[in-house]
Amino acid sequence: MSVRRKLIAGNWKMNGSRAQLAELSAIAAAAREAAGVDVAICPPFTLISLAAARAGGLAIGAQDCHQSDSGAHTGNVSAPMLKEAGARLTIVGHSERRADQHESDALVSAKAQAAIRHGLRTIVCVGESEADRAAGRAGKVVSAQLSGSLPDPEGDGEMVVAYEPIWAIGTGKSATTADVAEMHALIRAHLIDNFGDRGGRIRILYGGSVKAENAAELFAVDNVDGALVGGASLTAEQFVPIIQAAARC
Ligand SMILES: O=C(CO)COP(=O)(O)O
Repeated sequence: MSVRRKLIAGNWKMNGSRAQLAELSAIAAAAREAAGVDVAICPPFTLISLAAARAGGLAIGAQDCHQSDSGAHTGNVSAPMLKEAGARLTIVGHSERRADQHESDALVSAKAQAAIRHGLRTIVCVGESEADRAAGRAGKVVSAQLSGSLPDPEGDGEMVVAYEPIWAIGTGKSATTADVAEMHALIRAHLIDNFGDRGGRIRILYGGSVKAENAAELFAVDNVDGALVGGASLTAEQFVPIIQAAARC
């Protein structure tokens, strides 16, 4: 039994609507039953306060935050704004933002630092592309992302790392347990080297085509402390069995 509680976080990406918030009550009920598991849902910004109002103990989070608290940054949302809306966590550095918004490691680190400073649980994402893996440089790429993207974890908010191989996201092609074990061990070693004992307590999530069918085998892998779930977090029917699999670990 790991010293680290499992964390199951749903990333709705640019999906969801007011109507879809109806899914939250069954997800929250499953979260209350899963005593040893932390459960969160990260809907789009527009739904955060509505989701928080009906979360029933479920943690609601964002998918990004700006590195500044306020200012002339049209279209952006800051960590204090997220908190005021009812968010308790945020994702930063998702590969879709690194690609679509050209986010660098340094920017991701600054965003993570801002979120942690404001007491948000902060999930920092890393992961290699298919070409990186084919060329045998997956470990190198992820190590460089960790070195560049992780902030000083001191602060009121908890830092969490999510390993999401880009080729496994939304493809139905999850990484093998052997690949996950190897990469999570590498990430753990990096965390201990950089943050000492504290690095042993930082949770490492796996993300990329996690579903009811593969959740239990992924959660049994050393240093897999939960999951960041995309498509399968959109409905209670698909998300609840993942929460239940984590509770059985
Ligand atoms: O990107 C992801 C979560 O952040 C994973 O998405 P899928 O679970 O849809 O593959």
